[in-house]
Amino acid sequence: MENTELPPRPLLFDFEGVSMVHHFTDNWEKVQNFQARPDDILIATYPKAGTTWISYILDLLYFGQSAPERQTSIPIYERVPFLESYFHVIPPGTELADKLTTSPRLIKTHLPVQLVPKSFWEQNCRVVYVARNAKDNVVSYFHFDRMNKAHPEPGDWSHFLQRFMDGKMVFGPWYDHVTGWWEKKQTHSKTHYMFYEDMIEDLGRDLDRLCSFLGLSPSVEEKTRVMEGTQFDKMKSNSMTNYSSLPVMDFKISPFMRKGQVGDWKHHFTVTQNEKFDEHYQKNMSNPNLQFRTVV
Ligand SMILES: Nc1ncnc2c1ncn2[C@@H]1O[C@H](COP(=O)(O)OS(=O)(=O)O)[C@@H](OP(=O)(O)O)[C@H]1O
Repeated sequence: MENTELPPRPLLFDFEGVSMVHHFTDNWEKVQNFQARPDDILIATYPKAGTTWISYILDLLYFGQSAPERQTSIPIYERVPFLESYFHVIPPGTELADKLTTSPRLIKTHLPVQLVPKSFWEQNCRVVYVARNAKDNVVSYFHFDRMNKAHPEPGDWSHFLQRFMDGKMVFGPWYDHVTGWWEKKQTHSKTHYMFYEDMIEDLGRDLDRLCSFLGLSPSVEEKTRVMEGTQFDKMKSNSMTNYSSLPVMDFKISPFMRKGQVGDWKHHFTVTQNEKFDEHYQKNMSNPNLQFRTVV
C-alpha cells in the first residue's frame, strides 16, 4: 500500500495514566477480557527493546523442528500476535491469538505491567521480559517512529529525546515500564527478565538461562540452529522476520532491522544531551536493584 493510502499519523492521548495511540486501545474491551491459557508465554517489552529477536528465538525453540514451514510462510507478527494491536492492515492481535492452534501460544505485548489482562496472572502464565538500556532504546524508538505511520510524528531528535524523558511515548515512560515489570517478579515468579545487552554479549549463555526457565533442553544442534537463525543479518534479510510485509512501515526512511547494536546512542546524543539525560536518569530510576550495563 502506498503511503498516501494510509490514515494520518495518530495523536497521543492519556489512557489510564499512560500515553497511547488509538491503535492499541480501540480493541480494549477484547484485550482486557482476553482469555489466556496456562501454557501461554507472554513476551513483554518496552517498544524497541528486542521483541522481534526474542519472539523469533522462542518460536524456533518451540516450533523450529516440529513445524519448520512456519518459518518460511508466516510472518513473525502473525506467529507471535501483538495482543493489543488494532491496525487496519492485519487482524486484531486478540483475534490472531485466539486463532492460534499451536501450543504454547507465544503472545507479544508492549503494555506496562498494570495494564496486562488479568487472565495472564490468573492462569499463572510464563512471562519473558526483555529490557534494553534507555539510550539505545530511545534511539531505536526515534528511527522507528520516523518510519512507522502507526505512531505519532517524532519531530526532530532533540524534541523526541525530550519527549522520552517526559514519558510522553506510546506505552508510557520507559522508566515505569522496565521497573514495573522488574518488580512484578516479586509476586509473579514465572517472570524471566532478560537484557538486550546480555543477549548481544553472549546469546548462548542467555539461551541456556531461558531454556532452564522454560524447562526446555534443546540439543546442541538445535541450540546452534536457533543461534544462527536469529543472527541480526539473517533476520534482517528474512522477509518473515524483518517486517517488510507490513505496510504501515516505510523502509525508505529506515529499516525495521536497523543496526542491532549496543552503543549506537553515541552517534545521536550530543555531550549536552548526554549530561542532561544522565542527570534525569539518576532521578527517575527508582529501583536501585535494576541495573543496566553502563553504556560508555
Ligand atoms: N537478531 C537481532 N540482534 C540484535 N538486534 C536485533 C535483532 N533483531 C532485532 N534487533 C533490533 O531490535 C530493535 C527492534 O526492537 P523490537 O523488535 O522490540 O521492535 S518492536 O517494538 O517490536 O517494534 C532494532 O534495534 P535498532 O537496530 O537499534 O533500531 C533491531 O535492529
